[in-house]
Amino acid sequence: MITSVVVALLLFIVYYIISRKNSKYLKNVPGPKPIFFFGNVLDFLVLPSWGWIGCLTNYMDTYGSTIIVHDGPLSIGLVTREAKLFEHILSSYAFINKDGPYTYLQSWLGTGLLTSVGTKWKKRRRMLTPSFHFSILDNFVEIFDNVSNIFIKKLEREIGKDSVDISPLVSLMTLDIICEAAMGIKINAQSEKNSEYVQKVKVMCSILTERMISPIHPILYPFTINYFREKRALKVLHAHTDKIIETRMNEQTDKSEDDYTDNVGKKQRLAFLDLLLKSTIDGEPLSRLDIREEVDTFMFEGHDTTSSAISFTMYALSTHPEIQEKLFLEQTNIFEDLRNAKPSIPQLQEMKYLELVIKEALRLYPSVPFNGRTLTEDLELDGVLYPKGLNIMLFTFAMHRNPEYFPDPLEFKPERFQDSSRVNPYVYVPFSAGPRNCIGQKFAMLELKSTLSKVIRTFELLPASPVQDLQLAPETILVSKNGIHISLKKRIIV
Ligand code: HEM
Repeated sequence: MITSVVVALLLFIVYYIISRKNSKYLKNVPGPKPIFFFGNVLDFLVLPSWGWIGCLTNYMDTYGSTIIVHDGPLSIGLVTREAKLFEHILSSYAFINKDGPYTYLQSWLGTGLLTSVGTKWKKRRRMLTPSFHFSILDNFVEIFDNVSNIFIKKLEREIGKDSVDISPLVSLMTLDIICEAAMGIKINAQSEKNSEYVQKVKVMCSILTERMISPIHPILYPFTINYFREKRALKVLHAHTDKIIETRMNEQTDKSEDDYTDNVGKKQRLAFLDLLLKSTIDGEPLSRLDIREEVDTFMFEGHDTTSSAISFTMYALSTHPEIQEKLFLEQTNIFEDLRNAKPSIPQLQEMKYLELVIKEALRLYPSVPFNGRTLTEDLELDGVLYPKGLNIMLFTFAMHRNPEYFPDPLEFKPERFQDSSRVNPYVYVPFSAGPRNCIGQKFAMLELKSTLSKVIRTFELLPASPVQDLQLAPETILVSKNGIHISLKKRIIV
């Protein structure tokens, strides 16, 4: 009893101090009125996750484009859809730190590129940047092609149905792609339903999502069932990556540079893992743990993001037959054999209209709907002092639908990206911007173009019957809680 009273008193004192500090600094920033202790959390708790975007958008329409939300008894966050704040934060090396939900990723990804901060992040970023050069990405186009052939076969089985949820099929395809690109091995997620590794990747992603939207304070996490599920999943995931690293290390010590050329003089494909094994930081090779952090980071960051982008692009196309026809025409201008073509990098770069379509899909449905930052120093902007330690949510989803920046924001118009000089790089931010932007964006664009090119050459995409209204939810990535349904018709090629 006495302990409970002491704990409650301590909590109250901390609450009081934090509230005083926040009200001193942020008193001029508007936002919904918090309820004692619960802040604004109750507004979210009564809603399913697909109601949250609407709730935040309502707040912003009511109070302003930059607002304070009390997301718990002791914590507040700034949420913004204002270009000025986006630019100020994303362009600066002073504001590259992340906290909050990013810490949930560390049990799996350690402090790899996505989650690291300070000097470690800078050194890793410098080391990894060359791995995403076009000359290296050439290694991966064959993977995109081979893996998407299986995907197409799976879709062919769905032809003629009124409604198909494409998101699980796309997700298995992108998992196959990233696994082969990152680790150099095939996990056959699309064909082997019972792969333990695939199942555990899915378990981890769902636990991360649940933690992000859970009202339970992180301190209490070790007392939840998910904590134990996570432990079991991580055992499998880490053992899998460790084993592959070990095998690749042993193979590499037996190989010379020439061994990477096969007997017809063609260079063998290198995975990101092979590049990491050859990399050094300050003249020292990376440890196994360092390598595992980065391989696991690519696995996490490189599969759900591309899956969301491909699925939403297909959905948007299903309701825009005229845009599909323009896309198909572009394909006929690039390829003679539309059925069997294997796109090369130059051919993928020729797909200019497809690029506009993908950009527009990523505007309306950004795979990463929020970008988080934690201020490591005070920031003063337009007379407001944002204090050190403040968590800031750059609300990309709302920014991309702000009519001030994108007229008729709900219309799907790829042509708005025709003149790239008119697009502000801090307003259109699907891959974030500035020093901490997405390192994998060129890889992602090539993957999206390669797979979507094949889809367009094989099918006509139609709306599902009945037509589906998406239930968009900002989980670790943007998802639709009721799936992403379309209908498929075989494309007649004359
Ligand atoms: C359509 C696909 C993709 C989208 C929309 C996307 C978007 C993003 C965004 C918005 C960020 C910043 C996240 C933040 O600061 O919280 C990011 C970071 C990152 N992305 Fe991507 N991404 C995509 C695909 C990929 C792929 C395929 C890879 C790897 C092969 C990748 C690797 C990374 C990494 C490692 C980071 C952390 C970079 C750093 O902090 O320096 N991403 N991505």
